[in-house]
Amino acid sequence: MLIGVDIRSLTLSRGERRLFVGLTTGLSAGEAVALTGANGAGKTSLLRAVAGFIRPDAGSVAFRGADGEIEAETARRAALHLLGHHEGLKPQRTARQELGFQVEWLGGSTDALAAAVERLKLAPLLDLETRKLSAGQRRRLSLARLVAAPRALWLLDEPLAPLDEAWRGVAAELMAEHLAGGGLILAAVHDPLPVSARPLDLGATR
Ligand SMILES: Nc1ncnc2c1ncn2[C@@H]1O[C@H](COP(=O)(O)OP(=O)(O)OP(=O)(O)O)[C@@H](O)[C@H]1O
Repeated sequence: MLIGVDIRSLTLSRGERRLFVGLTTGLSAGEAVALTGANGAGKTSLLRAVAGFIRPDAGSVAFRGADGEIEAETARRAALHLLGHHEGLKPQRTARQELGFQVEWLGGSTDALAAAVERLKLAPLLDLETRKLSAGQRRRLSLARLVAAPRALWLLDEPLAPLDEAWRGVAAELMAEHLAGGGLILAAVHDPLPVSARPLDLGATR
């Protein structure tokens, strides 16, 4: 069980551009951190570095379990969800196929999948190809994966952006429940997170 993430002296570049230098921070079970900063400050890049998709120039990301450090590859494979702008949905698959595939791949149960479909009210959308879903519907499909295959660390990139007010309320409930159960949330945001969160400002556009 993942109980902490430690970001130590992290320096990150994209292309020729240095995004930040020597960033040290962390988060623990039950805690949310809200990453803020101007467009291009590096919020998405930091989430992707924690998820292991971008190699930092220097520094490290370490994952803590109750019995000590968890190997990064193991933690990334089994203990985190990354919910990003593009949702990672295959356009020609139906919502049912996509959700079923993802939940099986992530190791979720059939019961948890049914509960997630109910919670996100996805039943009327299940036979539509994901390319035909609206942005908010696509985000609900992605949120269902978080419910159906529970993982401790949620890396969320502007999680509320495409959602209307009612669905923002549901997303807020999901986040609050996740934190109450010992989950961790690192979220890139332009608007405030709907749960209590420690702010981390990556700064202005450079
Ligand atoms: N694949 C890439 N190759 C080169 N540069 C990239 C790549 N992806 C992102 N960048 C650059 O890295 C910088 C940081 O981008 P990033 O998406 O992390 O910012 P952000 O803080 O999430 O911005 P926003 O608020 O607009 O979502 C930007 O200048 C962007 O152009």
